[in-house]
Amino acid sequence: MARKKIALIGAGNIGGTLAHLAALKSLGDIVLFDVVEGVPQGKALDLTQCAPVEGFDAKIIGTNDYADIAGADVIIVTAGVARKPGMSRDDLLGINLKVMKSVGEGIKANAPDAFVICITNPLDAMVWALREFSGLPAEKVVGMAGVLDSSRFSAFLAEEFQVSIKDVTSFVLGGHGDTMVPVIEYSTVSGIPVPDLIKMGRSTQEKIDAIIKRTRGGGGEIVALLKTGSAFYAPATSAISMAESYLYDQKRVLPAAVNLTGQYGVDNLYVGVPVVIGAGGVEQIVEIALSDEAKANLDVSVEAVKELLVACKAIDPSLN
Ligand SMILES: NC(=O)c1ccc[n+]([C@@H]2O[C@H](COP(=O)([O-])OP(=O)(O)OC[C@H]3O[C@@H](n4cnc5c(N)ncnc54)[C@H](O)[C@@H]3O)[C@@H](O)[C@H]2O)c1
Ligand SMILES: O=C(O)C[C@H](O)C(=O)O
Repeated sequence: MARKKIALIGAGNIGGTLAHLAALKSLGDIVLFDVVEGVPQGKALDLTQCAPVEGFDAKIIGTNDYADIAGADVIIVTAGVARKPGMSRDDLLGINLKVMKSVGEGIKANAPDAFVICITNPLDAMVWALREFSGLPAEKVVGMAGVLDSSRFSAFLAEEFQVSIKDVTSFVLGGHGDTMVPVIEYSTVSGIPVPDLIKMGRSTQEKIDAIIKRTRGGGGEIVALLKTGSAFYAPATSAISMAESYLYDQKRVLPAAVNLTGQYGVDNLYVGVPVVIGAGGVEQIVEIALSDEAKANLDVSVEAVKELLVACKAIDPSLN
């Protein structure tokens, strides 16, 4: 069987880490695309020289030509600009919207059958715009944020409860911004929901509230420390888990930004919710019952995403 083909649009911090992970996991041959000449080629050469040590057969090329992504099975998009301290993700909207236009057109012309995972920020608006510009079916275009936000939430919960990360599950829903919604009712240690753990005296509401706040600001915390860019290891790992679920038809239930068509009372908007990812792309959108508080928080998050789409349409009238 021929190897799968993974195209990475954007060969920066996340793009390079994605390529490394995809090679180590032998997901397929890898094409690193970037507009900057030399960078994708240099990273591809460096990664190729990992092969003798690691023993992977994947072919890795760097390119500035969209023709090289032809036939890609999975495309992961990180093209654009990352924020610096003092900026919000939304400050990136104008510049990254233009990038999504060129990326969407490149995908449409060269790899219209791919499963596309967008990472570029502000995530919910950029994945919506990418789908519009690419014209691909909505079930084949998803945004990565929920896996990362939930992973951060789980890591903080494992630390608080002093338990193995393997026994912690959590869900963060909504837009990938300060209004994201960590849902404690569906966050568990070995199946025991966090509210029950509080009742059992294993933590306090105040401590969990602080963890929720830290999760919401998780990206900003890293931006403030790095100073020159944003998180890239955990974002790359998160996107690779989504790619694997598609490539291996794992049908994992993962939080992802998908186009809602009435679910959660939301229509024609990309927002983070639990979905099943398998060989068909987004195969199911899972509607979980939410407490009144979580639903109200999700509504606030949805409104924030709607405002971003208004801004996108004002910048690029072709999106109306
Ligand atoms: N969704 C998430 O959870 C999440 C997490 C982390 C970062 N991000 C976002 O991902 C994006 C990438 O982050 P990064 O750390 O890799 O940034 P980076 O600056 O290291 O890499 C971005 C790359 O995109 C390239 N690029 C710019 N315009 C392009 C175009 N038109 N076509 C192709 N490539 C182009 C740049 O040359 C650069 O190499 C940022 O927008 C960041 O905010 C999102
Ligand atoms: O915070 C950022 O700007 C990058 C990303 O969205 C993150 O959450 O790490």
